[in-house]
Amino acid sequence: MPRRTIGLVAHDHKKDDLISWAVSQRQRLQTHRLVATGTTGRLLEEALGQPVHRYNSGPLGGDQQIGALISEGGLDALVFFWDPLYPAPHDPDVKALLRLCSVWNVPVACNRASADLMFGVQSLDSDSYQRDVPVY
Ligand SMILES: O=C(CO)COP(=O)(O)O
Repeated sequence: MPRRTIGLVAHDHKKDDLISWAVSQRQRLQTHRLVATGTTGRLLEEALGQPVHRYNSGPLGGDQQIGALISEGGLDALVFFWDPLYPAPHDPDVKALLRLCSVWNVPVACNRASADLMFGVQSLDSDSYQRDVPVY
């Protein structure tokens, strides 16, 4: 199995979602090198028992550090559960990171359904494809 570098990032209200998704995919993630923003990385490391390279916390420049990694060709995929309901103080950095994913054709999953598709847990071609619809 090739070892890829996977970025994992979540905003505060989305951290539980990301951690529970990552734990459900522990075996898949185990074969890859994981990088994350500060708080997300600490929580992931605790939950997965796997080393996670931690950049700064998002508001302190972590998104930009992951963006720099992308521009150097060092990131294979990003799972970024950003928060559509609460604005972040560092919104420009969030937008810049998502922009660089588009510029450099890095696959980015912004929720559990897209992360499942990215990692082959689900396929749109499969009769069994389903996604949860959240209730707000
Ligand atoms: O704010 C973030 C991404 O924009 C995430 O940062 P933390 O993982 O440090 O909470």
